[in-house]
Amino acid sequence: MNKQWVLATGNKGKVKEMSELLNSFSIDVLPQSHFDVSEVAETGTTFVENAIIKARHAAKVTGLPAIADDSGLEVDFLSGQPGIYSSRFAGENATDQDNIDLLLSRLKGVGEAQRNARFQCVLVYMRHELDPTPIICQGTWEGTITDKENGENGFGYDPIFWVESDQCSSAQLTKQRKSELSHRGKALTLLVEKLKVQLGQ
Ligand SMILES: O=P(O)(O)OP(=O)(O)OP(=O)(O)OC[C@H]1O[C@@H](n2cnc3c(O)ncnc32)[C@H](O)[C@@H]1O
Ligand SMILES: [Mg+2]
Repeated sequence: MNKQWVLATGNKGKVKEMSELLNSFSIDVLPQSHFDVSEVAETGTTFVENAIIKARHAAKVTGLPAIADDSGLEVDFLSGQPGIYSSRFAGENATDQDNIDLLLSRLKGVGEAQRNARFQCVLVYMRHELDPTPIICQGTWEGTITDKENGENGFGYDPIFWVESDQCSSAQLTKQRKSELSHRGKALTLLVEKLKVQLGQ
């Protein structure tokens, strides 16, 4: 049987974006739902802390190595909000749509030149729950916030994140193109390189 790792996220969009690259190792990287890992409170004040909290929790529950993603959207006009609170911007049980609606309302009337934003992604790999040297990789993606939603792909804030290079929203990119450009794609490429070294591949 192949070795198993746990992907410490409850977000199906992240699982889709991360599975392919991670499964290029001879290891089965399975989402935490496969092991009945519950959600854990994200009590950190940085993406790094929250990613460690999630990876540690999943490693503890499963006894397996774990990879976690903590990510979010920083909007300059809002002094970096929603940041680490991106998934709960409109409240603890907010849907992606609730968060988009709130963000658009906060930016109502704000001109294009002031709508700069970036996605941040921190990935953490822990060999076990007490791993004192987790691997930490980061990626960012610059864009602007539109005033209307466009596209059906992706998740979260993708329909309102304008990608200048491709003249479309992030939700109008294919999965492959989003991975080439995105915060998560960049962090994942770095992580895979480091894991290859660690695994001697
Ligand atoms: O904590 P887990 O279980 O991984 O799932 P989550 O959705 O709660 O994930 P985060 O706590 O890291 O919150 C990140 C939020 O930032 C947003 N986000 C992150 N990456 C994104 C992307 O590629 N496209 C659109 N929105 C994204 C989206 O709203 C996410 O819910
Ligand atoms: Mg979360």
